[in-house]
Amino acid sequence: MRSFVYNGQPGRVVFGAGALSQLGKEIETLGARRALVLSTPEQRASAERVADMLGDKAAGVFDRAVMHVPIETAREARELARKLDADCAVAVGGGSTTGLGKAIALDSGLPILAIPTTYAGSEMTPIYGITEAGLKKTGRDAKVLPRTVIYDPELTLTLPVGLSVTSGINAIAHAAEGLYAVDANPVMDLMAEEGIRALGGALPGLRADPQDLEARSAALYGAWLCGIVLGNVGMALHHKLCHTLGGSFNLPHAETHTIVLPHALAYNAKAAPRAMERIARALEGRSAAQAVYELAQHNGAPVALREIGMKADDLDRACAIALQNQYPNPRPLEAEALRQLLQDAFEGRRPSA
Ligand SMILES: NC(=O)C1=CN([C@@H]2O[C@H](COP(=O)(O)OP(=O)(O)OC[C@H]3O[C@@H](n4cnc5c(N)ncnc54)[C@H](O)[C@@H]3O)[C@@H](O)[C@H]2O)C=CC1
Ligand SMILES: O=C(O)/C=C\C(=O)CC(=O)O
Repeated sequence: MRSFVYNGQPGRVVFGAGALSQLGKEIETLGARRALVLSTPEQRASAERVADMLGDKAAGVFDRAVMHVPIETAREARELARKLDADCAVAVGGGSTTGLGKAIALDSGLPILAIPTTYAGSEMTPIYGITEAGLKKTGRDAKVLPRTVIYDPELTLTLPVGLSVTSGINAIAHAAEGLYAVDANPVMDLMAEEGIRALGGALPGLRADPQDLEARSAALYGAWLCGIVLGNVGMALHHKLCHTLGGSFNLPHAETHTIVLPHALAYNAKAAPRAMERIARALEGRSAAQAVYELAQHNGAPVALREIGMKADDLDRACAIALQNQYPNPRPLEAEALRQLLQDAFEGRRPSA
């Protein structure tokens, strides 16, 4: 048996179709009096529904969450929470909304009750990200880990199919890199493989029928497990590349993960054979890289960075940024091979086995 350190994260999870009905009880369990409800502008109706359910425990709604948490938005939301004397933030939405809740918690220590509606996994992590002057800074702080998470697959029925597939592969990326993380451990390995299996099985089903509650439940279950992995062990080359492409070239988060993952896995394949075996087994494919590529391609997701706005002229600069402040990775970062990886991802080439 290998040696390892396992550091579990606290948190309460309520999972199941219709679980949102437990909100009142969960707010009481949290001991909150006045909750500020957060959402994106697009999910204002969901936030209002949640505020109605909270009744006199709703302090107000802030509906301006956007991707990557601009510091100005974080300041506005923090100020509103103070003004309304909120003692809790309820985040209903994807990673952007949970991220805004984390920015409030980082400043004030307010507990977060998260109600995730995508598969990004932020609700399971103590990782926060805030963007200031065009630079996204991330960090870890136990204060920002949501205290309670309500996973209700019914809330994901409206998630557009395209985003469902790419968000699901974003979750798979957390688990895949968790399997070869520098601080990997056997408990996370089990969750990672099971999370990948659940998502790999669910995505074709929910693409065929976005209202299929069984498939939606399986996808959210997989996302939960993959989020736990992200929150517990360190990420590697794939996440570094996606942070570079999202942060410096403004590429969309879930789509970027979807396109880059097969190429990052191909890059690391020889250096992490046992992780690759587990990913391939979970996806019932011959190789991890090809199985992820096919999962994306067969389910209508983009496979080329040029399809989502990347410019060929920026590939050299992306490569140079990705080589700075490297994350630990099973295979050392070699400039020429990394540049080739980016070219392959740019063109959407099928990775080698
Ligand atoms: N700190 C962490 O641990 C993590 C942070 N993130 C961050 O989260 C952000 C990306 O989050 P995502 O969830 O990918 O996207 P998102 O939260 O930006 O959502 C994308 C769009 O989909 C809409 N949407 C979400 N759920 C919906 C639903 N059920 N029905 C209809 N529309 C829905 C949103 O309102 C938004 O317009 C990035 O900024 C990323 O860095 C992502 C993963 C982990
Ligand atoms: O950038 C952040 O906000 C923190 C982590 C992630 O986005 C994880 C990811 O790259 O999916």
